[in-house]
Amino acid sequence: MPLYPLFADLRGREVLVVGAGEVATRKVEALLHAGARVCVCAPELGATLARWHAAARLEHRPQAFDPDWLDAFWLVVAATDDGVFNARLAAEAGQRKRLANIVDDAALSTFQVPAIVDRAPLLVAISSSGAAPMLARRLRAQLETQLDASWGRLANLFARHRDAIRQRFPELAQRRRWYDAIIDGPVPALLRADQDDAAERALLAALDAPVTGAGGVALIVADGDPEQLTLRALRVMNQADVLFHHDGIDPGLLALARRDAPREPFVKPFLKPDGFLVERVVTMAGQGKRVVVLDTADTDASSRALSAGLEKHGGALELITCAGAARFL
Ligand SMILES: C[C@@]1(CC(=O)O)c2cc3[nH]c(cc4nc(cc5[nH]c(cc(n2)[C@H]1CCC(=O)O)[C@@](C)(CC(=O)O)[C@@H]5CCC(=O)O)C(CC(=O)O)=C4CCC(=O)O)c(CCC(=O)O)c3CC(=O)O
Ligand SMILES: NC(=O)C1=CN([C@@H]2O[C@H](COP(=O)(O)OP(=O)(O)OC[C@H]3O[C@@H](n4cnc5c(N)ncnc54)[C@H](O)[C@@H]3O)[C@@H](O)[C@H]2O)C=CC1
Repeated sequence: MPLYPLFADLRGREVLVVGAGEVATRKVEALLHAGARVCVCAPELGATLARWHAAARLEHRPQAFDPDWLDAFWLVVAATDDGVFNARLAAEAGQRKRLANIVDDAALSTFQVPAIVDRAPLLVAISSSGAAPMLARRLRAQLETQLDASWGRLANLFARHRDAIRQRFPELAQRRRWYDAIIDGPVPALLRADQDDAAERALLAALDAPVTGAGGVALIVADGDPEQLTLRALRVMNQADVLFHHDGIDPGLLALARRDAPREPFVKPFLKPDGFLVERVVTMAGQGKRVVVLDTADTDASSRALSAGLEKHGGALELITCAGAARFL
């Protein structure tokens, strides 16, 4: 079941939860945490929900659910233990084009709730599309241990200086490279060590430093198996401004590259020294772009052609080298 992931801003927005048991309580807790105005419809509230109600954190409607209510809500959660009722609620919500989460039926749900790692403002949401919620939960627990609180502080640091960063690097490609350098540099480690002031100073110093880093070309030799990619190749693929790839490259491998990088397929023999595409690759690199060429195994001719093309530009281009499955010019 393919789902479209989205992050909804529910602050001050009305959400109806029908049912007041254990599962409803979990959903209400997350909704309140997101600032939603929650209304719970159920004959009686469980202990936790009753406490929140007493603290005026939610509205309680003990009367029977009325479909006409739906017009006043952005989202609805059917969290009763009555499957027939939940299915009816799904139908009523659908008629009114309200998104509905049906806790006992993924197929009837027009939205599902993911497992969340909350490092606000950074959020990781994990979904198994209803196939195995426990797996989403397990993966969440794993990520909880890997992503410490400094990730959220790094996101806040970037947010605080975002305007200055934009002004300093008006070009998106430049900006992306600068962010990459910061993420790979000392700033995250300083944050992890709770040296937030030093981290901020390091970021500001990097903002003042002269602009470096011309474009570059990376030639990655991949034999079709995404498992063979080196970490270096993966990183470079995710820094690409543009991606030239042999027609025969495994689509699974291409999917690992930066999503926004335009893809340009080619067929052999493409990389002749004076060939049109070599010219394009080299020219783009000369314009400051990071160009990644993904080729299948036999690429001696390709690397010679690219080297020759790059030489013509007086060696002004950054060359990256890497062992293993990735070979960079
Ligand atoms: C479709 C979905 C609808 C929805 O959005 O609610 C749904 C449906 C169902 N869950 C069921 C069971 C359990 N779900 C959990 C836990 C979570 N379930 C969540 C989401 C979702 N659950 C949505 C799909 C999300 C996805 O696939 O990724 C999480 C991620 C988020 C959240 O709810 O906040 C949260 C983990 C939060 C965390 O810990 O991080 C546990 C464990 C526990 O409760 O401790 C169990 C008991 C174990 C078991 O029975 O498997 C059953 C069978 C009920 C039965 O048999 O009676 C159904 C119905 C069905 O599958 O038919
Ligand atoms: N999506 C998820 O993450 C999970 C879903 N489930 C499913 O969620 C459902 C609910 O589970 P629990 O909260 O543990 O059940 P529960 O028995 O604790 O709570 C059920 C609640 O629904 C209310 N209710 C029943 N009929 C109602 C109606 N017509 N109108 C208003 N309220 C009504 C009851 O008063 C009670 O508050 C179960 O069907 C279970 O299979 C279970 C575990 C996880």
